[in-house]
Amino acid sequence: MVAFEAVTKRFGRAADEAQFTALDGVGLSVSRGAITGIIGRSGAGKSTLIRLVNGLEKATSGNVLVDGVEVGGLSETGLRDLRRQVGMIFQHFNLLSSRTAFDNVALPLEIAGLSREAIRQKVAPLLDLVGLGDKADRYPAELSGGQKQRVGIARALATSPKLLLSDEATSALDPETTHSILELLKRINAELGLTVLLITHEMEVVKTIATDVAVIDRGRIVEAGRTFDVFTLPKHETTRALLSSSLGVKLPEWVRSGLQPQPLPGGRVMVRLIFFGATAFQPLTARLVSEIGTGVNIMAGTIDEIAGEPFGSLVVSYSSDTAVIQRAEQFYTETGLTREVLGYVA
Ligand SMILES: Nc1ncnc2c1ncn2[C@@H]1O[C@H](COP(=O)(O)OP(=O)(O)OP(=O)(O)O)[C@@H](O)[C@H]1O
Repeated sequence: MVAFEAVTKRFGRAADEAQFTALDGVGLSVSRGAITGIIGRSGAGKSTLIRLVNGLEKATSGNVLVDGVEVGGLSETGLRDLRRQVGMIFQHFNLLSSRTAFDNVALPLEIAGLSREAIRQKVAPLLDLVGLGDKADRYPAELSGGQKQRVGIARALATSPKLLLSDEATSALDPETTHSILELLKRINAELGLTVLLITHEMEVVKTIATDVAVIDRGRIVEAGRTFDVFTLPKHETTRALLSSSLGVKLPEWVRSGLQPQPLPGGRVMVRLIFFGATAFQPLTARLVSEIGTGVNIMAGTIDEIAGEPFGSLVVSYSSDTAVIQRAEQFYTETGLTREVLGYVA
């Protein structure tokens, strides 16, 4: 649906030494019908990336394709057509305060030249869809943050787009409202078959709704794939750092700071056990303890859900004695339990 091919974006004049590279050779493909999350820290290049999709920014080099059409090569008319097919929602909603909820949703249809009657027929069901059928005549100032975002979503859907871009759409909302907006986006994706591309700095958002994820760091995509795969076995340091606070696998600082890359004589190994699929429902921890003996310490743990799939993570430590490690490894092989050695401690 959307493809980024070796996309680089620099700000500033080419001759200028102070030119800044916001995106550096980005390659990424967004599948039709998926909810894809792009996550990264502040300044990583997320907004720039998403703004290239509807032509608000132009790539310095490389191609951005929407449904096979190169956005950078579009004329003004072409861009106007594209923006009808690509809806967008924003962190601060961007509603017109002088217009009611109804008239905000109607705006893109007025611009497209629809009759008042055609607009009414389109807007009323959209307000129902987002749960605001009874708030049509309210002004933004009379609506809560969550309700304003619902108006924003209805407005983005007014032109029946095939792609919805979400720019930190829940970042200004409390956790409960965030959850209800994410549920709404999930429903729209399922019922309307709309492809969703969202950018966020919140792992929780990606974890809740994104089927696919790309992690961006200093203008580069450092990791991408199915959310479940990337989050259960993150490969890149940035992904791990972003995940550590979200998935409850953050090690206490006194443990983390003492971790060594090699075993220490008479010391212990620190291992993260990952439970998913068949292993999520088996009493494997008890079996591990009986395999290795009572010297197993539980350091941190969580049971969670990623993109609708159960996922558990347990950080344990036990003796780094060769015989003990061999017994543990054999146990992991037999049970199919995924484990990751975090390091060694004294
Ligand atoms: N018009 C511009 N001119 C110069 N530099 C820019 C411009 N727009 C963005 N940048 C720079 O590009 C980098 C990426 O910005 P971008 O807004 O894409 O990041 P982001 O990941 O969305 O961050 P945030 O979450 O804080 O919005 C930043 O260092 C920013 O200062």
